[in-house]
Amino acid sequence: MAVSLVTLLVTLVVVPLLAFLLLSSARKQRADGRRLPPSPPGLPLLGHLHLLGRLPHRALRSLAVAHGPVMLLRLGRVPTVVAPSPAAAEEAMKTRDLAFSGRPRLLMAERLLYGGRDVGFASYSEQCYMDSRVPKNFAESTRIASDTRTCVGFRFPHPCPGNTDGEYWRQARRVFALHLLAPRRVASFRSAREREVATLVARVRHATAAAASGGLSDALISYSKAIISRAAFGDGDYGLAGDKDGEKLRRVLDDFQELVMATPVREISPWLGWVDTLSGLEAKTRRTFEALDGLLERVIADHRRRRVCGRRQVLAADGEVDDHRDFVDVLLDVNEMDNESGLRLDTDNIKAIIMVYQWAMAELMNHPHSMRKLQDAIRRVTGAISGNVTEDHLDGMPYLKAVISETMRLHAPAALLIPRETTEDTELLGYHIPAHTRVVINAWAIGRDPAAWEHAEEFVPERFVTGGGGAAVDYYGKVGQDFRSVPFGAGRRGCPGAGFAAPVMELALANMLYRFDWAVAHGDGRRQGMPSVDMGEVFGLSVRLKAPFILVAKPCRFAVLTAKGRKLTANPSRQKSYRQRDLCLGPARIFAVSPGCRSRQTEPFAVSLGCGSRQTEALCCEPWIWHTANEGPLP
Ligand code: HEM
Repeated sequence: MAVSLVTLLVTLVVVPLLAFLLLSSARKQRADGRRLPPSPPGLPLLGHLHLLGRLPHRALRSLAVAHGPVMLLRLGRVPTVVAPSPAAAEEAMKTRDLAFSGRPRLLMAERLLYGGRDVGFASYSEQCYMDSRVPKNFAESTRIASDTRTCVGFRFPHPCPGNTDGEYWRQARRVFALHLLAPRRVASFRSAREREVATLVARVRHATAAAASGGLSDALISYSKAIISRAAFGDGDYGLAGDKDGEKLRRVLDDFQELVMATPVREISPWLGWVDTLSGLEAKTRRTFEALDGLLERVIADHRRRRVCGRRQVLAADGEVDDHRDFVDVLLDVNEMDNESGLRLDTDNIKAIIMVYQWAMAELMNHPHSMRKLQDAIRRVTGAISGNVTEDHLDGMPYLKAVISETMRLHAPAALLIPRETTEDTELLGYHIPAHTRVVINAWAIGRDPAAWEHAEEFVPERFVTGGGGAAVDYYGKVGQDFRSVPFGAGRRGCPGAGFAAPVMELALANMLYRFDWAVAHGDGRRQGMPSVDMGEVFGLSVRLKAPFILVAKPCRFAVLTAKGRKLTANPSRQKSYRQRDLCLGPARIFAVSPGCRSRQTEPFAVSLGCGSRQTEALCCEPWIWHTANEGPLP
């Protein structure tokens, strides 16, 4: 009895105490006399994992308030430095970019992404596979991922000749930048984007007509997925076997997103690896890998078949021949490498775009003044004749860009970016950071740093518009220059897809606000005085809204105002179908009023006739005449 009591005492008190003291002394430890960043007390085995809670980006910010602008944490076995301020981010991603440009080996990423063969997770400085092992199936991918002697690198687009010091990543990144995401190629997907946004509008209209107000989220997912998969895979209608409405694929993609950043117990303590089998993580990982692998196989086989049959060529707007190739075509051109490509399904990018859209809508619903200002701007620039916002209109909408920039400042979709790893001994804000330390950049906290932003917690898009209504700060173009907001990261590992994502996000938001007015569906029991949309969060690879909000779309009615006696010139053939009225009614929202009503403006402009309601009231100013369509926006 006495022995077991002593054993118990030693187990419960002395061991944790010793471990605690060890960890505390590790805090003060100096590496070669150099100063390590401060670190809070941790626990044996877990280190500081338990401090992260369910919303790590918030927990890390609170820890930073207590421990300073750089912290050293131990997440399980992994030493991790956290950079929560613009100054730390700038030093890590600009001044010492090279030293901070590694990516850690993440077990799940390696297993799901063909041994980690993806640009985003590629090692920067490690060797490529010496034995050219390319996993052919899940079992092999798992074996390679867990072989700690193998340095998991890449051999795309050329087989790696040996120790090439990040050669794979460099090559793959070059292909991304030059061939896949170059401005010319992004522009070549314009018609696909505009086609998809028209489908999105039609789906939302249909959902509204059918009083199915919850369809927005589904429609948005289809929209982003369609654009990215059109660009990546072309026009083929790819899906999983027996999955007519795409539901199965959606679930697999969700699982993929959740799994790729999961930390299996095996990664923290290899001897507890069996817990992953018992918890079902193992089986889920296998299922997800196999489903996506099968899909990719089909896509690549299809493209190879098409290449044999000859390539389609179309004439681009500038008169040059556009070969209309998608990402797979380009990759196959760069290297005839079929399923050994570094191609990934880009589910994280799809999600990021949707997240920005949803956060923007949530913020706009909670800030009706900004919503109205943005709608006015969009409708003024687009007018009633176009029927749709096209990419030509976007340049004239600085406030739209400002709203998206402000949304990403407050809600960086990848709140902690993609983890990095130091490639050599280095420094951060005067602290020593040893080689192979994991680096977490808290983009969420940086965007809300009160030292960098006035009213940092508030949604104020105006801060991104220069000169009182002039041009918007060229935010996407500034990636890597302004470290007060870093939703796309920066430096050599920064996101090369910002230019691709920008028109996708802008076009969707602009069209949704042009064509519809929005209201939050009631009945959710929210008390008066509370924001319309609950901004609670759930953490994942991207931070999303905790409570999905349901919006009701009310299609807008437009009238076109022309100077008295003048005919509409924009679309004369349609003139006959408009009912011409000479009405003067009460106040309505009028766009382009200045100099508008009083001056003799001859250009038609859009007026919303009380979106969604029949009590149409519109201000009629002499000498204007109403031309109204009976319903819906003018074609
Ligand atoms: C709103 C949309 C998007 C957001 C917020 C976003 C964000 C990010 C972030 C935070 C990183 C890590 C940056 C770093 O470590 O400094 C990243 C990397 C990356 N992104 Fe994006 N991204 C988006 C869309 C896209 C799109 C549409 C593509 C491609 C079609 C793309 C391709 C990539 C690639 C290839 C990397 C890895 C770069 C490397 O490690 O060298 N992203 N993205």
